[in-house]
Amino acid sequence: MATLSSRLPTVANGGFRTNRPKPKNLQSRTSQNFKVSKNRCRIKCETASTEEERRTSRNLLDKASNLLTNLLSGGSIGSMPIAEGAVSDLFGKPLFFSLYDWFLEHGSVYKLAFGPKAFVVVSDPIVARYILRENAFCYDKGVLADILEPIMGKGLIPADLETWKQRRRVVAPSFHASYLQAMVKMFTDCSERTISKFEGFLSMDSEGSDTVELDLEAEFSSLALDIIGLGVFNYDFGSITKESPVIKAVYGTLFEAEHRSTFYIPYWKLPLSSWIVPRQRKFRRDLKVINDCLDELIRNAKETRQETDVEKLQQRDYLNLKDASLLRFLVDMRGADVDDRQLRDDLMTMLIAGHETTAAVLTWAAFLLAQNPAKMRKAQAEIDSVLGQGRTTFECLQKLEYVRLIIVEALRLYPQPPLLIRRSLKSDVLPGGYKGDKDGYAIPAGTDIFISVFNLHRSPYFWDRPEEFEPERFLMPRDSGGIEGWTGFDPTRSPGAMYPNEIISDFAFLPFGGGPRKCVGDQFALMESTVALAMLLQKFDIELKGSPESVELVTGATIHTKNGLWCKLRKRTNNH
Ligand code: HEM
Repeated sequence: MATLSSRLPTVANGGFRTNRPKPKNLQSRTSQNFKVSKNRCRIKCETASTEEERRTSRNLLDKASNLLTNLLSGGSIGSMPIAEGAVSDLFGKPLFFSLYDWFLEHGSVYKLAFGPKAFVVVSDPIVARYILRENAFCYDKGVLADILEPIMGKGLIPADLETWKQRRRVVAPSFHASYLQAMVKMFTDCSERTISKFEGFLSMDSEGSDTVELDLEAEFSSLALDIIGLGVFNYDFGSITKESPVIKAVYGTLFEAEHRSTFYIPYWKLPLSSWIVPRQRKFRRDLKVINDCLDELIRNAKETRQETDVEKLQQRDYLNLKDASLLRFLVDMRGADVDDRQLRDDLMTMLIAGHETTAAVLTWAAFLLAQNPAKMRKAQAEIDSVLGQGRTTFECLQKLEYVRLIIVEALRLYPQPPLLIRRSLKSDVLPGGYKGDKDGYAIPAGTDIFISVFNLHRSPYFWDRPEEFEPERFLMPRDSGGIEGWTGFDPTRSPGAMYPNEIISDFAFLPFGGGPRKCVGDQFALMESTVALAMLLQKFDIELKGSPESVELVTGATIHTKNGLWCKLRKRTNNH
């Protein structure tokens, strides 16, 4: 029998499979699952070999937890497989690793018994598409909204559907082409500031090269904070070079958001906790510092408001505006009518959503490149030919195709966030998905769902060599049956085609989510990361300080390192 790999046409160089097996192929596909990819065998075997161990070590806590879960969720959800033994397996490694093992073991839709709660874990593109796009308004952000509401209020991410519908209509038009053009100039200025800082620390090593050793993750975090501050409310944190009470408060708040997202008991909702518990008190103080700062910025923006309509606003000469921020646009568009509280929530949401995600994608791109020097040189050759020693511009981003695809491939391997969280507002029936369970799975109202983007992006059923770093998988001749609809980067003609996205991959690749609640800052983020990476590689080679294995992963809202990404940057001498 032909293996799945040989039956499906794939794009050149081990890329994304464009023709998926249809549900009617279920029988043959299921029987082939085990040999779908030799690469996967290692993981599959690991799962199989630990299976016995896991069974015997399953402890009372797990049994009690599973019993409780099943009771509370009204017995098993139809015929949905259940990942048992969850509680003990979850200790000691990031959640999404366990979810991946269970995906291989139980299939692409399964129920996770997790303490007194049950979660449905989805790793299937059809089911993901259904939840995110086709029936999007039957789901809200569930646990995520519980965690983020005290920080972001009714900002776009945690917002209930009614608020979201109004605010998305207002916020989305602010990411227009002239704004993005001005942002590229700002990304370049901020990246230059970072590069100059690195150059200031250079010293000669024993091989006679100019090098500097630093934690790139921390540096990317500062860079992303400066960029998001300027882009969203024209406030220069200057965190690359200094510390301030506002920066400390922002980091404190981000840290708390992160902590809450790894905690499944909403401790912050306990009565009086924000007055008694020290970390809660600190959080309240930090939030006040940021809110005061935002209120001041909003007040200033309102005082200098110019009344204009949206189209006129979008045609302004953003490149020469002193303040081209989203806040400026939002206030000018709505002026005095805009509710301060809502505006503050929106700004806070974008500050948090746009900071850590971008810092994380740059961190993992650097990590992957440091282990693949040939790919780093390929990117540098592109940068040298496009930029020479010059600065990045909006126009040249189009030509930095390989650098962009490095970012995209880093987002495939390390999606930020690795899980999308939803809760069903009504009872629903999830479609059968590619696995082809004809009737699908009925779920009751209030079901919590994790869409595992990590599993989708590393699925052996949809990617060749899913674990390998291959930006080339997206680089296919446009006329040779590559990804349908992928026309390369042309922001004026087709803004959505800046990167291979969820539409082109039919929800197997979700770097920025999908459906109505897709990331509103996707273009901003991709351009920002491309500029920052291009400018770093223009000047430096990246080497890891230790072995790749010594870089431990941890997750909160995003995937990051446990102790920083310590690298040696070597000044390039061959970049003519
Ligand atoms: C590499 C960087 C980024 C990644 C990977 C990323 C990823 C995502 C994803 C996956 C979602 C969907 C969440 C869900 O469906 O639950 C999302 C939503 C969102 N993102 Fe991003 N994001 C990035 C950068 C940004 C930036 C720079 C901004 C703002 C300037 C931003 C603002 C938002 C907002 C406001 C939402 C909520 C949209 C809504 O519900 O309508 N993101 N992001």
